[in-house]
Amino acid sequence: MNIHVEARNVVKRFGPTVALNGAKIAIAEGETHALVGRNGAGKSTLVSILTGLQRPDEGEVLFSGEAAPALADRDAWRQRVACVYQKSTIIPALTVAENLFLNRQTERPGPIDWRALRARARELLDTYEVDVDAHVLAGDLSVEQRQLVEIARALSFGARFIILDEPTARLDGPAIERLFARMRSLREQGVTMMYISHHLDEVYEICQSVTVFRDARHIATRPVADLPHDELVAAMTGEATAAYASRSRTPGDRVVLSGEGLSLAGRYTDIDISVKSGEVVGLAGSASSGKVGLAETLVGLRKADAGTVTVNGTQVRPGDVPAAMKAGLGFVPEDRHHEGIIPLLSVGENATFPIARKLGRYGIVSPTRRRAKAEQMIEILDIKTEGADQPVGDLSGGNAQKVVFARALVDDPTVLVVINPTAGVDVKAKQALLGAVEDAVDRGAGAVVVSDELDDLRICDRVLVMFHGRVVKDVPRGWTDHELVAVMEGIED
Ligand SMILES: Nc1ncnc2c1ncn2[C@@H]1O[C@H](COP(=O)(O)OP(=O)(O)OP(=O)(O)O)[C@@H](O)[C@H]1O
Repeated sequence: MNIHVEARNVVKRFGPTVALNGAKIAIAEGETHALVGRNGAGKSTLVSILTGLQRPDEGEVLFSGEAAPALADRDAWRQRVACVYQKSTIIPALTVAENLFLNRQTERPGPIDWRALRARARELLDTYEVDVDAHVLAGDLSVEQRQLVEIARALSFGARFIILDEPTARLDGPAIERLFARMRSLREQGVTMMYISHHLDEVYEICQSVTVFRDARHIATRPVADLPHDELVAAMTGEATAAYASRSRTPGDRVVLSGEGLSLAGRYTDIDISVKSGEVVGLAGSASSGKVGLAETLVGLRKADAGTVTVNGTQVRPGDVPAAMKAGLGFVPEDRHHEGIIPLLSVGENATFPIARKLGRYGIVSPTRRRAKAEQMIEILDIKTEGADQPVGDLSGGNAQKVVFARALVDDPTVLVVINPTAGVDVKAKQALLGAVEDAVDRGAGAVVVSDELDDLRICDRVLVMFHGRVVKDVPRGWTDHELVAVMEGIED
């Protein structure tokens, strides 16, 4: 068995944090190898080292037995390895063709020949069977199309090793299946892949081997067939972890959130929704169902063309997030990079943002009280950080998501709207976050959970399934995966 990619005894420190502590990985040629571990275990740090973006403090990286290129030699790195990140590296304001040939627009020095560039882009997309128009702006692509363009771009540099870092976090079920079909075909062509995901079922479906990191160290590497699910979770967490048991409850009578007659062109039509105190309502459906657009309207991130939203008895001005928050709303947006956290501000500042007004008299925030509240949230949600003063930008992806969650919960909201709340979050942390939603609901809040994950929807008292912008079914608790997926895909009458 030839080892295609290897990292040996890697140490990487960030100030007082040891992100990798003698970690290692060895990936055989042509295999799809999973890297799993809890949030903050060091996975992304290893990716940055394997792609030549960061230099390890100690240890070495080898490609097919040869030492990795110098950090400055970007072209040499690009020929060896490429990474499809959860967050796009594609530039939205450029066309697909421009993105594909960024920094290599011409083969010879001189002005750019745009026609030739577009022709080369079309050829490249055809070669890798990517059904995307080279002329369109990359910003107009779906997440799925964007990933395909990134994979094509990676292969076009000659890389035979691709890292996929949580690629399914923002894809719906059918898109995930299409990605897997493509990964299988790349594997048949001999491409080696490293696959990072918090969805362990995907690891079993698409990977042949798995490496587990815990607390910056290598814990195990095994063929997936030899490592049962519970042992894998135990290797990640260091202990046996039972599946999450959702709680039963009886919703109250008071409606805390309602949307009436809501329509938004191209998104959803004529929606009525009402959530009671002590109730969790799920919103499910494929990417084109309109569920995220509807939730964004409920929290004020979008304005509906028609209809009203009432939060805790107050009819909220459309598209006014602060007004909705003032009325008692807490929310977790779909994209934490856009509407969520401010990376340069500290964990404490981000987490306590909604109560900044309330914490101090006359609008002045008392740092002591803010810190106390932040520390409480760090504790409850088990956020892995050096402390409340650390910038959120330094946290691992899953821990940053927990900060967004903290911000949603910190002001004891009467209404909680969470969109894909557990995206990028590890198995155990997922349980903590779902538990935090149930705690808020037990205290009398009403919640809306919008998710592509059936596990998130299991805490719901009922799930509204949307299809092409309409609610097609109100499914009470007790559904099976198969039943819910059938309604979501519109194959149930
Ligand atoms: N630039 C940085 N500055 C300070 N600390 C950092 C930096 N980058 C990473 N870290 C720390 O290194 C540790 C490992 O983070 P890393 O992002 O590699 O984890 P991960 O396994 O990818 O987690 P996740 O599953 O949440 O994405 C974390 O404690 C993180 O806070």
